[in-house]
Amino acid sequence: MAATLKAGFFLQSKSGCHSLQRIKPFRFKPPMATLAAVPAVGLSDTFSKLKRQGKVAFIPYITAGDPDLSTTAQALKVLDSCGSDIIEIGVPYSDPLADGPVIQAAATRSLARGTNFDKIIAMLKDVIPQLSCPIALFSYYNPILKRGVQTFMTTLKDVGIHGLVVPDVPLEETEILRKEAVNNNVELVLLTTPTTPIPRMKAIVEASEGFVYLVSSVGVTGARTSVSDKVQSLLHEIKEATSKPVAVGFGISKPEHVKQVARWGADGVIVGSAMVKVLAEAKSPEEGLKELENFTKSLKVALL
Ligand SMILES: O=P(O)(O)OC[C@@H](O)[C@@H](O)c1c[nH]c2ccccc12
Repeated sequence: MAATLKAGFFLQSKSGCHSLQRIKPFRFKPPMATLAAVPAVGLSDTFSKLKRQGKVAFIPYITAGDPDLSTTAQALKVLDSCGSDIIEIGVPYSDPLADGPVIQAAATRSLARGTNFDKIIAMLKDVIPQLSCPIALFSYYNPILKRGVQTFMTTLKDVGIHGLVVPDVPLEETEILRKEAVNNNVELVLLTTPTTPIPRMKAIVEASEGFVYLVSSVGVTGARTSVSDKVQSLLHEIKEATSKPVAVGFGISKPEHVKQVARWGADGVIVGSAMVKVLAEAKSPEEGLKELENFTKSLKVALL
């Protein structure tokens, strides 16, 4: 079952967006590639841009293929048009050790429907040109190894994915991934947790690209009632060690949480399970997309 995310793993995502005033009512019209897209910039550039504007990045996570890949494609467009700064999209995996029940169940449903890496990539190839915010792919290491790190990274580059988060590779074993990521202009985001010793945290932030992912609490992904106070001091420690942007994730599921984490000085907030749940519990994909839109707007407003 879900094991605890240990110190030393890493993760990622990125952005570029619009203000709420510019959010238009969502219509279920599949846009053509021509309709969108100021091409997205990378993760770190997105954070730099937001910093200049005094803004905190909003980074939603969804699992690819739940309820199906065409809804995922629509969801990416909804999230983008509602002002997401970076979108983290998860490759479903059969043994998601760092995930709690909501994301585990989403991955299981997605795999049962036949989602695989090639289909996700084909979907992203079509959708990414229509988005204005950057995409960070989330994948456990096994699917990457299966394809070969080099091939995997080249594929990411070819479809325009800007970042990568791999939660189950300890820092010491990231060398090949990092090398191939750099070769392909993909920013590899590393994670630090509340149990990461300070010297190790320093090594992680040094190696992390795009931003540093601060895991807010020990355990697995999933909504929690509150965000641990400890995040404030962890943010402080990380900020003493680096000038790289820091985004906080794990357990953030409400506008109050988002506001709190921003007040503590985070450069970004990541919301996963709560997003996945909205899509999973809706009566139909259309309703799920509508609710996703409303939920995203409510979180985004909390950051203004
Ligand atoms: O689901 P939460 O608690 O909101 O946490 C973010 C998260 O979903 C996303 O970043 C993520 C999904 N699976 C993970 C596994 C490890 C680290 C991070 C993740």
